[in-house]
Amino acid sequence: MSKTFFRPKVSSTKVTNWVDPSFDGFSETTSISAITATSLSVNNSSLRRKKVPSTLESSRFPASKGGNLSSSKQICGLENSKEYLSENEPWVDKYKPETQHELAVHKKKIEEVETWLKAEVLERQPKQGGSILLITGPPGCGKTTTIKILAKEHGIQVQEWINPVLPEFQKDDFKEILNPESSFHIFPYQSQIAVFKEFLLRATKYNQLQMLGDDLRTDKKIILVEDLPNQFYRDSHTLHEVLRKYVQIGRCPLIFIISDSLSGDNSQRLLFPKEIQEECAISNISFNPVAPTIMMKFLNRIVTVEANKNGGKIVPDKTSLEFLCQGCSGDIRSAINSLQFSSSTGKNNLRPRKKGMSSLKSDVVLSKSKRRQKTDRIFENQEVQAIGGKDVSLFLFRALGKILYCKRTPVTEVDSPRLPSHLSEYDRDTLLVQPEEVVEMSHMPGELFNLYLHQNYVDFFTEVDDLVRASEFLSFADILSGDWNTRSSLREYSTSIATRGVIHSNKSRGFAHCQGGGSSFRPLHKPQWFLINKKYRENCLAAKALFSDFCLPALCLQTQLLPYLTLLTIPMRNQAQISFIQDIGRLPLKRHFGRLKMEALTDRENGMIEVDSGDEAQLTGGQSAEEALGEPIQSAEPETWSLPLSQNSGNELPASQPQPFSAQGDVEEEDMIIEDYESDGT
Ligand SMILES: Nc1ncnc2c1ncn2[C@@H]1O[C@H](COP(=O)(O)OP(=O)(O)OP(=O)(O)O)[C@@H](O)[C@H]1O
Repeated sequence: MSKTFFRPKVSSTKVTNWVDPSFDGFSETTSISAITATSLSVNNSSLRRKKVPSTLESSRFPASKGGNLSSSKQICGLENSKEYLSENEPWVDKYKPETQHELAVHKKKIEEVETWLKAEVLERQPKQGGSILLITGPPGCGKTTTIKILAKEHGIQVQEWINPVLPEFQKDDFKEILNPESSFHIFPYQSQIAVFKEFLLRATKYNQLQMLGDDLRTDKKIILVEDLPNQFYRDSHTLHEVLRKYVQIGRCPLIFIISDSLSGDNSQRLLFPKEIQEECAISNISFNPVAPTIMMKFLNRIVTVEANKNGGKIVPDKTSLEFLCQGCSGDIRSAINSLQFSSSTGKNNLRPRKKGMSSLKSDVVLSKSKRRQKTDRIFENQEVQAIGGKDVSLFLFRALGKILYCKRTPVTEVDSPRLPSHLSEYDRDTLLVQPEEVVEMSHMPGELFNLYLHQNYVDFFTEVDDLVRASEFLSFADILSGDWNTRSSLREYSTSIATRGVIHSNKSRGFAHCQGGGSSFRPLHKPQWFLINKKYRENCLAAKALFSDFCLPALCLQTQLLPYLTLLTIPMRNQAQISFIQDIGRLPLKRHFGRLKMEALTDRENGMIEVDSGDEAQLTGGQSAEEALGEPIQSAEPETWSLPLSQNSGNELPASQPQPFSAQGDVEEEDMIIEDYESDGT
């Protein structure tokens, strides 16, 4: 691709071409140079993309005052540039779908979106408020394309928000603003959020400008927001306010498209938490990555067309395409780009190479017998795509499933000899996955992954002896990551021991042939460790603050002194002490005490650590130095302490944490009475 291709596409001449020229005679000479970047935010980006040729044309051949010669040159240049473009046009644009049948998206998803559009746009009641749809899914799975195509098919206008590039504030601007003689007293800058709000207001009130190729016979329209102002990521409450207001005053449906991220920043949860979704009745449609079979179909189509066109030019073979489909994580945009790139280099270099191997060697490996190829596929995760291979990522839900269901493939004597008979109890079929890679692909710290494993492994065992062995492995893993001195170097071993330990202990899943019966779906849950650890830390601080007179470390207070005081029914000084001692100073034998409602882990969630809760510090060994040494911390006055979590109503827990069943209720039922008495001031 030449440099011209990447030239900035926003030019004044180009802007004039977006709009249907009302005065044809003036169109060549008139240039709207005053159109600001802000006004670019209200337009149709697909049209903008379509107009790339005109950008190039106009930048190469500036409009002259209409001589014949120059205009014929212009036409000639136009054709050249068209040819140039069709050759170099990105294939994602060249082969972009035009109808819903050409979409590489599952039919059900298309139907879901279509049903929503019908209900909220086409059959919309006049006084219906602003309805909101949130579309989520991995990048490049066709979310935007689906909306645009369906909108086109149903004659719905799409008014799209694009983050404006606001002009920079210059030093001299202050002088202008502060100058009393200046007629321009209004502060000329607006925050992105203000511009966004204004856009929403205008877009919902007025029809859009007619662009070239637009059919404005319809007054049905949607507002599409894919690119939210950055400020909302820092302050999501502002967005929530905007949403609340929009639901009341909006006159047309508003669609947000948010791409899933596997790197841990969960924008969807931050920007559209469940409470807001419920409050504003936001519908949510979640797209899946493009399935390899569907992807393969579309890539094949492109390859066939390109091969016919270029007759003889090297095109990737079937195996290379399969690798490409595997390596692009369901991102059709990335797959098509990789295909184009590999074809343009003239080499068939889509094939993967093994980590640490030359691609030559990997080709040799791949060309071996069919059986060998099958085994290679088993370890597909170890391979790296030569071109365009994305980081293969797994959602936590799937990563845990891979460990807990631990699929295997039968091993024959030829592949690997069986263990001798005295070791036969350790004999297993070959695993389909490498546990360490699964953890790596989940983009989670090993310790956090271990926590999720610990929470969920029990349901996958059928023999209690196996369970005992698995829990021993988890304990070993815990010890390895427990000591801050050696943690960093032993972290990876800890994950290996936990994952492989759980897998190996489970004899009922040790062979490919005996996995069928136990592989029915089991829900997965989030670890309760965070809640329990949080409660423990709060209890430590509260104990130290409430019973500072005893000058004992928190552990000693909670495990020795307070249970002792409870038994003695010693009179306490104040209500806080009484409540605290009631809560932690005894182990009630009530049936449901302390059982926590478990929160299900959904298939699109990342393992999140509550940043402000200090869980991260705790997870990484986070006892403070004072706590570790058993020094009492006099960090707060008893009065300023709120009661520990177990004594609060469960409502104050973050939504992502399990909620305790009414522990308080149990406390109230308890027949123990601790007397209160007036302090004599000591
Ligand atoms: N059959 C197809 N189905 C869907 N998209 C296709 C197809 N063929 C080519 N494409 C191209 O793939 C790209 C898909 O990108 P799209 O913007 O729709 O994805 P997205 O899910 O919205 O991702 P992102 O959130 O990263 O923008 C588009 O450029 C589209 O033209």
